[in-house]
Amino acid sequence: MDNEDEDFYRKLPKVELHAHLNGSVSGQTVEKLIGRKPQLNVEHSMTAIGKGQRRTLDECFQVFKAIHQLVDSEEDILMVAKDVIREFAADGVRYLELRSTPREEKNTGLTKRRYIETVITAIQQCKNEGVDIDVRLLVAIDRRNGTEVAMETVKLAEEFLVSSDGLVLGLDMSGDPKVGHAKDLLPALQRAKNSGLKLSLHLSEVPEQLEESGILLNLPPDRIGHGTFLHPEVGGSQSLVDKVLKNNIPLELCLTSNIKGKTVPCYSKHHFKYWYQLGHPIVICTDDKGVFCTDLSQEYQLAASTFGLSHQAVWKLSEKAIDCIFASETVKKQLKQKWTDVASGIAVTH
Ligand SMILES: CC(C)=CCNc1ncnc2c1ncn2[C@@H]1O[C@H](COP(=O)(O)O)[C@@H](O)[C@H]1O
Repeated sequence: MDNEDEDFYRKLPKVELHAHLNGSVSGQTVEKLIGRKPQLNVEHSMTAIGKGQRRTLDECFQVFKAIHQLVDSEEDILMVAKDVIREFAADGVRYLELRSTPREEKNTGLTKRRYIETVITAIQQCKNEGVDIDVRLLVAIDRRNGTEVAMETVKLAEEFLVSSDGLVLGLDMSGDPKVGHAKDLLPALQRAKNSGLKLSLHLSEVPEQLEESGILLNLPPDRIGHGTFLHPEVGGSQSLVDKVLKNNIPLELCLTSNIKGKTVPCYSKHHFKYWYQLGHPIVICTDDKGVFCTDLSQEYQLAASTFGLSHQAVWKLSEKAIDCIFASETVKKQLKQKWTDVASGIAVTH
């Protein structure tokens, strides 16, 4: 990327809708965490997948185990969440929906409720410090943990939906796609939907999920994470695609994550192309910017260089992402105004 190009992508106002908190921890923050817990013997190579490296999904999920060991107290979560928010802001992200799985840690006394409260405190502190970014939270269900935990998580999320002054907006379903079946989580997801929580579901991240995706799309979710294997060209089906189109469900697309996790063979084969050509709502996201050593500016630039998008087309893409956020119409309006204000300062006509 030349300097001028880099400047454009950095200044481009961006919306990030698919960022797992503990996957977004940067190298610098990991350094601080390792300093706090040297006895764990965690090394940098265990928390990130560097340039040119690729791992299987199983290996990728091992990385989260190492990070979770490092982040196990309120103090850690507060630091991690504030660092992640500041880094996204420095990358030009103006609206961020973070997602995170509430964890209980017996040895530090951390509870799931305190976990969520601490992330909310981090969001509020960043706001009070004037960090230029609007941050919201999606409470995540790890599919590994089954029916009961999912229901418990939904109940907790419902409480925060009411009490967090609009900061908690919805629910994410994520975790190793090869573990568990989303059928078991349906009652919890249905309940979440009925109580007004927005749903972003990881769907068809691996090829073997045709049946599961069909069931989940009947809910329907408000957004789809990845959706890598939905379309017929990669073993999905037209009926899955039709469900997505009929309900106009936006897709959160994470290019580098899919390449490094080996679910997509190379950037040019990324399903971005399929959905972009259909004119369907898609949002470029990072997934786990720390683990995959990327940022949102870089992801936009990669999509543009791979698929031949002009600056004007990139601008349109980032602006259209505003329509996919879970916050209110008023917030959307404010963001659109922000985009208009920034447009006059950078070389783009639209
Ligand atoms: C391994 C790989 C290729 C990752 C990219 N795709 C992903 N697919 C499903 N769940 C994920 C992914 N990345 C992160 N997560 C979820 O986010 C968690 C980490 O963030 P947190 O603790 O919820 O704050 C992981 O334990 C996992 O449950």
